[in-house]
Amino acid sequence: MPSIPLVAELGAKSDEFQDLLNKSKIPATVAKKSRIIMTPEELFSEQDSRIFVRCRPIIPHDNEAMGNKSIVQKVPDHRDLILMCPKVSLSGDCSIEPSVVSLDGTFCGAEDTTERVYFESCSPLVNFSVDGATTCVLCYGQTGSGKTFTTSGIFRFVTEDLAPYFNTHDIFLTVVEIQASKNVDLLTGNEVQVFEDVSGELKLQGSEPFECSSAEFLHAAFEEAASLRTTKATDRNETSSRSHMITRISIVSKESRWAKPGDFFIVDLAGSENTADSATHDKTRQVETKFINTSLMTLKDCIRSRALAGTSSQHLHIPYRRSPLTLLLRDCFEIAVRRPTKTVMIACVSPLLRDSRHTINTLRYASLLAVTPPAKVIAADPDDPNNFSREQALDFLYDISKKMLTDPEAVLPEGDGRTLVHIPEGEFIRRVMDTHGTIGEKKAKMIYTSLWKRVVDARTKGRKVMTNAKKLGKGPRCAK
Ligand SMILES: Nc1ncnc2c1ncn2[C@@H]1O[C@H](COP(=O)(O)OP(=O)(O)OP(=O)(O)O)[C@@H](O)[C@H]1O
Repeated sequence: MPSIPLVAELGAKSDEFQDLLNKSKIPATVAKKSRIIMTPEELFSEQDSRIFVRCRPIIPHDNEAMGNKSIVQKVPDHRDLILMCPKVSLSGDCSIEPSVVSLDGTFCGAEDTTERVYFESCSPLVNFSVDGATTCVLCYGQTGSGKTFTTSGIFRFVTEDLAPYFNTHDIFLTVVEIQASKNVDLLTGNEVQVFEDVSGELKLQGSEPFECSSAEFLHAAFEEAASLRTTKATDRNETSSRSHMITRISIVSKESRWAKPGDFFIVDLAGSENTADSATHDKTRQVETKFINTSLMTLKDCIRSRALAGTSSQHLHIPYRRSPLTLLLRDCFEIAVRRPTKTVMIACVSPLLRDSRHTINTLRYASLLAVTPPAKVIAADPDDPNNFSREQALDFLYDISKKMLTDPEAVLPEGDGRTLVHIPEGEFIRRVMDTHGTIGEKKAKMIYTSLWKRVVDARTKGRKVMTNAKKLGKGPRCAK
């Protein structure tokens, strides 16, 4: 990644640089280095993560001449970005040096609409999620660079593509805002705690997934939630989002109701601001900025460790438990996951010369994802009660009760192993005692303990399998 002049130099020579930039052309030798765009089908055939850049057009709020050229350019129908980088020589001469930044796709200006961004970067993710994968679109970038504009547009196209599935699938929406002080479910207003339960399942306590009966309903619910998000004016954006917004669409097949749902995450990250941007903010705002930058740093650490873990034989810790943001997205960072994962990072950047530093930092951050190898899918453990079919779960109950539970369906009236594991202890004991007169509280508790022993054993075994997969640095390729 090229280095660029200091902020003071950029400011002092801004007119000279802009003049040079407006006159500059992409040299044929540089243009030749940019590779042809990939088709949506090619995107995820060999890699699970893809990285794109979207450079917004100049907008009136920028107070810039609308005809000014952008520092981010591309060769039409080519994927790599051409960065028109400002340079100052030791003798003080200014120049614009074009360089190629390797990416999976570049979108520039008003001509590259959100529809195009969606189609060329993340449209295949919808079908992956319908088939049970975890997919994620993350928008990262400087405040005012177009993250909210892009995520809300993408959400609209995802909803349209999901429309045919409302007959065959139950579709749920969860929208969580992660703020400095708390996490809030934007659909219910409840405070949300994010944690992993003893079985290793991710929990969003306080959050209520919202069942949506149609694409229109899904879109309206998202719009309503997004309108409640915390925004404040910053120097760079009148309505800057001062929180991360994680939208999860869970897609559950109606035919196999108890199969694990597919999840489509759309993440609008809070805008990164540097110290200069927030210098005029009050103390609360500075705390907020610190929180945002720290959580973005954790996200960066997770992305970096994930990339390194995939290419080295060393065991690397991926610190996703350090922040609710990364904990919620943990499947995207695990080197070995239980179901296929696909991630798209859209780095949003500004076209302005004065934002060159931010733009380079955003590109550096985003390019960490570019080396990510495919995650390895760990086959579901057949001994883990979480993975039992309904029949297996009923037989299991009968066995662990030493054949005392003659009517296991009374304890598990519907659902499979996963449902069984998630019956709270008090409820489990009540169901056993109410339906089996011969079983007292002590015995009912023993049955519950036996059930959980199997869950904990499976979890310990699962951890060992994951650690070995990471150590080996090889394993089965992602199926989808
Ligand atoms: N591709 C685009 N085309 C036209 N206008 C855009 C585009 N991208 C962003 N904008 C405009 O730029 C402004 C800032 O965009 P947006 O609020 O999406 O930025 P952001 O990155 O989410 O900022 P923050 O991090 O501060 O929330 C908005 O007025 C938005 O309409």
